[in-house]
Amino acid sequence: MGYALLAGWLPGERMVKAHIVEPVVALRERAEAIGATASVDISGIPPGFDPAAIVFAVKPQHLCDLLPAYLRFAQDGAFFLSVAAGIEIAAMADVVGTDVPIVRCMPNMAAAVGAGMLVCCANVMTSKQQRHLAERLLSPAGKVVFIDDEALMHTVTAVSGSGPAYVFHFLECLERAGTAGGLPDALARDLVLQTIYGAGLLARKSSDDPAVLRRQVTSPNGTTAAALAVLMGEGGLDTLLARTVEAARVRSVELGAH
Ligand SMILES: NC(=O)C1=CN([C@@H]2O[C@H](COP(=O)(O)OP(=O)(O)OC[C@H]3O[C@@H](n4cnc5c(N)ncnc54)[C@H](O)[C@@H]3O)[C@@H](O)[C@H]2O)C=CC1
Ligand SMILES: O=C(O)[C@@H]1CCC=N1
Repeated sequence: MGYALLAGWLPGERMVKAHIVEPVVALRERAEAIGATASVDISGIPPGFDPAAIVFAVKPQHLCDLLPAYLRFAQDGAFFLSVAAGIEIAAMADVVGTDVPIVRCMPNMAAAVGAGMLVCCANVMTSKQQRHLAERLLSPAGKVVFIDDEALMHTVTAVSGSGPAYVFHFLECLERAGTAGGLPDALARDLVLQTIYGAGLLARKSSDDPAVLRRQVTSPNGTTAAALAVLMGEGGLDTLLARTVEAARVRSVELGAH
């Protein structure tokens, strides 16, 4: 996720000066190849480097152990921006103090192609300028929104954070169903990718509710009606997705509790 964000900052006119701390050599080289400087740990940050933001894109389990080492940058005016699932602003503030400006963001994997959904919460210490900078840093990765109620971040994570994986799985299943129906593999892949891309784009651009669009596809007594009788039947996708999102939400709460 860190690389997806970085890739949006470095090329072209938006270019910012970024230093990456990353223990894995191949990943440092990947960051350097697009114009960042990189080091294996915090001691490699160039002297005099004066960041406006410190972005944390480590596993949630590692985040709080890592924060204190970066506190000196916050004392010099930087704000912290975390994309770690589940970890609340209060948990970060417990480690570094309540006077540190912190933005918590939940991006998703589509950030890698600039089409992510990035939902942010900021604490009261975050200035208007820092919120704007967070928005500027995140917007190359997709659509950025700020919400006030941090408690919603668990459900946000379960819907848009993990959501791309649900869509990828839907894609896998539809492709498998297509090949089971006799389509060659490559054709099944093409059909499914273009259908999901096209339907997503149409739903995004249309002012109609998705239910209206669904009804427009569904001819009376036609093929879609036969299909939806299964998909929307008892124990169908609605029930399954409610359980799916709830499982992710509960796990997000658990991640935050450690
Ligand atoms: N993958 C996804 O779709 C999403 C991930 N996230 C969040 O993004 C964060 C990162 O997730 P991924 O990118 O999937 O994991 P990842 O494992 O690919 O990335 C974590 C990176 O942190 C590096 N790292 C480990 N210790 C470090 C240290 N002490 N200092 C600096 N870097 C260190 C690792 O080498 C690794 O490259 C997680 O907190 C996750 O909850 C949030 C939304 C979506
Ligand atoms: O699976 C995870 O925990 C992270 C957060 C949302 C997407 N990936």
